[in-house]
This record gives sequence, structure tokens and C-alpha cells, in this order.
Amino acid sequence: MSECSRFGYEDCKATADWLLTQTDVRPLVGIVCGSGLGGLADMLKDQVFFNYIPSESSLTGLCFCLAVHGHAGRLVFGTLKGRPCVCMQGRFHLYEGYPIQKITLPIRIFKMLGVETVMVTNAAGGLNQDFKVGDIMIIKDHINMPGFAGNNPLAGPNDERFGVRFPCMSDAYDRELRQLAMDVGQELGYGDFLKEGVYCVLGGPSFETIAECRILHRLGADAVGMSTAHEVIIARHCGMRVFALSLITNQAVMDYESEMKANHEEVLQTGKQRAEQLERLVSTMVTRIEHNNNYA
Ligand SMILES: O=P(O)(O)O[C@@H]1C[C@H](O)[C@@H](CO)O1
Ligand code: HPA
Repeated sequence: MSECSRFGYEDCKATADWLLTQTDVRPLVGIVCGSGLGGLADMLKDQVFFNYIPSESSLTGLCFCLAVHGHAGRLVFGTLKGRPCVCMQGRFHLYEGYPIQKITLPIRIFKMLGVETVMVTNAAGGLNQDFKVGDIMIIKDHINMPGFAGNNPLAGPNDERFGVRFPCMSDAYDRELRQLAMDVGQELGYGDFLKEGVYCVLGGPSFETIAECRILHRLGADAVGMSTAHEVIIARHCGMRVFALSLITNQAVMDYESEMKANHEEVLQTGKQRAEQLERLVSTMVTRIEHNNNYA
């Protein structure tokens, strides 16, 4: 059996059906917490949670061994200001060695749980010279670098029950949700550190060289990271609405004279410093998102 067929429709459905027997929450919003941003999941009330290494069942999809520091490794159901939500408190990355179809499997499980809107967060290095550490970048587009080399989560046989063979990505990041984020951000007084831009995903885990940062910037990327785009592709393929943001946790090093060095501790530290504002932005957005039970 090939890797991708092991993470197919039936696996997702079995996992989602089992999860729905364990909780009364019927989530319409699915949130993915980036590095150091797991506090988003802690905001949920009346939590029911599942560790990613469950012992209680043959939950094929969730049998991951999660090792990344800064990612808790739980799927959390609950309500956010009264709205039913599910949260990935920790995600999977290419650099952990998982097949890309496995990394994105939880997003398909979101779909089968009834989620209509996915909100994806990440930590990223700022390439745009106008960005400062601590800025929140609303993602308007992405550059899927692994995809250029054929590592796309939709590679392999297409299951039409999820979506079409050749999904459009020019509208991946929902315009209305981006506007909502801007409006909410302005209301909350975040105007000074709320930006919009293009996210570029690389495979990691090594941070970028100076030459790599320079070329990514020239290509039109405003921030660079190691996640998100794969999840977004899968979410759009199966018709969910997507909002995504990057917390600019560090400045990408673009200058040979610079003494700065990217490091994961700085990433987590910046996450802590901005956690409260980020949580307020996301939770306020959740209360204002309209659902029609059939968004496509
Ligand atoms: O899960 P995200 O994309 O937020 O995590 C970023 C990329 C690496 O996992 C880590 C590097 O510090 O943060
Ligand atoms: O500078 C970075 N590069 C790649 N991924 C990241 N995640 C946080 N910061 C970075």
C-alpha cells in the first residue's frame, strides 16, 4: 500500500466518526496553532482533548509522535466565546520526516468533523524590510517551494470525494476573512503591528542562509516558514474557507555584516510576547465569522 493511500478518505472518515462519538462539540471552525502559539487552544472552554498518540483506538490518522519543542501535540475540542471549535495544538512538519499527506491529514479530518473555516497560524521569519519582530502578517498568498519540486500534498491519486484534481489556488486566502482580520485588528488597536503579505514555505529544519533569504525576498515573499501552505492547499481542495496569519518571530538575516542568527528560542519567546494579542484577534474573528454550512 502506498503512503498516500494509507491516509485516504476512509481513514479520515473513521477517525472523524470516532472523534464525534467522544464529544458533543460540532466544530465549524478549525484552528491550527503555530510554534509557540498553542495558547490559542487553551482559550477553548469545556475542553475535550486527544493526544496525538492515542492509546485508546486505532486512530490511524492521529498516531503521530510529536517531538517539536513549542508544540503540545493535542487535538482540542471546545467552545470559543460560545462558538464550537476544534484546535490542533501543535502541527506536523515536513522536516520531522512525515510524508506530506500525513502532515495534512488532520485538515481533512477537520472537514469531516464539519469544519467550514480553517484558521492557520505560524511563526515565520520576516523578509520584508518594513516588518518588525512581533508583527502579525495576514497571509494573502503563498509560495509553495516544496511544491515546485513536486512535493505537493495533493500529489498521487486524487479522490474526488475530497475535491477536484486541479484545484485553483489564486483565491486560497479568503478575501472577506482578511478584511475581517484587518477590521478587528484596527478595532483592537493593533494597526501598528498588523501587516499583510506573502508567506513562503521551505522544508526546514535548517534556517535559511543569507543568500536564500535574499532570493526569497526578490521572489516576492514577505515571510518565510516551514508549514501552513500544505495545510491550506488541502483545506481549499476540500472546499473549506481559509484564513492564515504569521507571527513574525525573527528577522530573516539578509546582510553578510549582520551578527543576528535565527534560533528557535527567539521564535518561542516572540510567541509568548504576542500571545495575548494574537489570541484576542483570533477569538474576536471567530465570533464574527458567518457560517452557511456549505461554503465552497
Ligand atoms: O509550526 P510553525 O510553522 O509555526 O513553526 C515554525 C517553523 C519551525 O517549526 C519552527 C522554527 O522555529 O517554527
Ligand atoms: O526565520 C525563519 N525561517 C523559517 N521558519 C521560521 N519559523 C520561524 N522563524 C523562521
